Amino acid sequence: MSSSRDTRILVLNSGSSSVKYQLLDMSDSSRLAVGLVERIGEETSRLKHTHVESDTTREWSGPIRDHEAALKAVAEELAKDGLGLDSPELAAIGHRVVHGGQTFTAPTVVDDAVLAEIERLIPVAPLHNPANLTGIRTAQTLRPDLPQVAVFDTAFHTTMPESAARYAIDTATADAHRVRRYGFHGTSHAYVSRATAKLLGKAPEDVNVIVLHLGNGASASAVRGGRCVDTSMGLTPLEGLVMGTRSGDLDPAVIFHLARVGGMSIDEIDTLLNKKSGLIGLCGDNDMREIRRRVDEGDEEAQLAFDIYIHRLKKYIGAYYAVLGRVDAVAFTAGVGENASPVREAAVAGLEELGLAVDSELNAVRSDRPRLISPEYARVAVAVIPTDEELEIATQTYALVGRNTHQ
Ligand SMILES: Nc1ncnc2c1ncn2[C@@H]1O[C@H](COP(=O)(O)OP(=O)(O)O)[C@@H](O)[C@H]1O
Ligand SMILES: CC(=O)OP(=O)(O)O
Ligand SMILES: [Mg+2]
Repeated sequence: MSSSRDTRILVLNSGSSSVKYQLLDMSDSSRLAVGLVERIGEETSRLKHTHVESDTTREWSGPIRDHEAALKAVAEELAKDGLGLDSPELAAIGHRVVHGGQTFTAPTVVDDAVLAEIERLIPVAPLHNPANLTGIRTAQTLRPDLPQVAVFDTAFHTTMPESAARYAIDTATADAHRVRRYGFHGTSHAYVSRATAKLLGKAPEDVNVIVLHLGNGASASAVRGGRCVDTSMGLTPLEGLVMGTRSGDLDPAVIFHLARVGGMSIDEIDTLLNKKSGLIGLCGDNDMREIRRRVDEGDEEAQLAFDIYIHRLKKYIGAYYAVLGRVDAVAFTAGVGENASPVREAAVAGLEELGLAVDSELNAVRSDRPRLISPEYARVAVAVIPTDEELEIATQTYALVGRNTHQ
């Protein structure tokens, strides 16, 4: 493993209640340490840290108050392995930032103006941007001399045509409040669409891919020749697919109805749609493993939640098929997409006329490698592509700062 000077990048992926992190050596893109802090703000927060070279994992549980405390705990774990943030080999810290609006179309070195813009966008990413900001500010206090690079979920989607990005509402009102479709999970959609082309042995410019990023948050995208032409999330990460706790698409009049007839406040409806809807709202569970277990036991509530999830997914596959005209591959990724074979099978079932099919033996294989699950005869490839947002963030961060430090 190489350890030449300043080739290391620390990546922080701060979610609403978690921080995923990786320390990578970009001379060979190898991982030095990986970890996760979960349930931040609860009494039973959990930290899991792995030092790759020695293959040792430490786990710790107890209260971690907020994202600042979480990041400090991560810094301590890294220091125990001789990989502390004071290391001269660290070239930069790369941060996932969920909402970059229309301002940020590429990775950006953070300064005060960038921080102010990320803060201004909090109302359109209330679950995510505050955590991303705390991550950046804490990293700045730990290493004020290092470049902090923001890599935006929205950046990959800025190529969407206006016909896909605009809502059909009054243009002046939309422009005044910057109401348009931005899309999210872009780092994953970019990485997975490229990895799909690679699996097919083709250049990204030559393939059209439908990417289905199915994690706790979930989104679909239509990628033509390496550029995003449509995606299911909109102004905020609420639109589109059924998610763990978010409703995805609904008639906007549901909101007026709940306010006028149901007597709910806007904040209550916001919480309802973002945190108490989707799978958890439909059946009380947001983890697909638990839902499948219940379905296998004949639980009707879990079965209906699963069916609604699949129905929505199938509608987006059909919609993006029509948007793209020609589809070379459908790629499943993220926690559900990579692991839940029944979701993949059900989403593609009945789409043989579109050239889509899943081979049940290939679909049952468990692996952390990119793979095809469609039968040989199928016209459209169906693939499972493990996403790697952290590697993609590290690559983009290193490309930006490496240019300055390695001339
Ligand atoms: N073996 C599995 N089978 C089915 N679903 C799984 C499995 N492992 C993880 N998941 C699903 O993946 C989700 C988390 O996905 P992930 O991409 O890590 O989400 P996020 O980044 O939004 O936290 C879990 O909520 C769970 O539903
Ligand atoms: C944007 C978004 O939904 O992110 P996550 O899936 O990490 O919640
Ligand atoms: Mg995720």
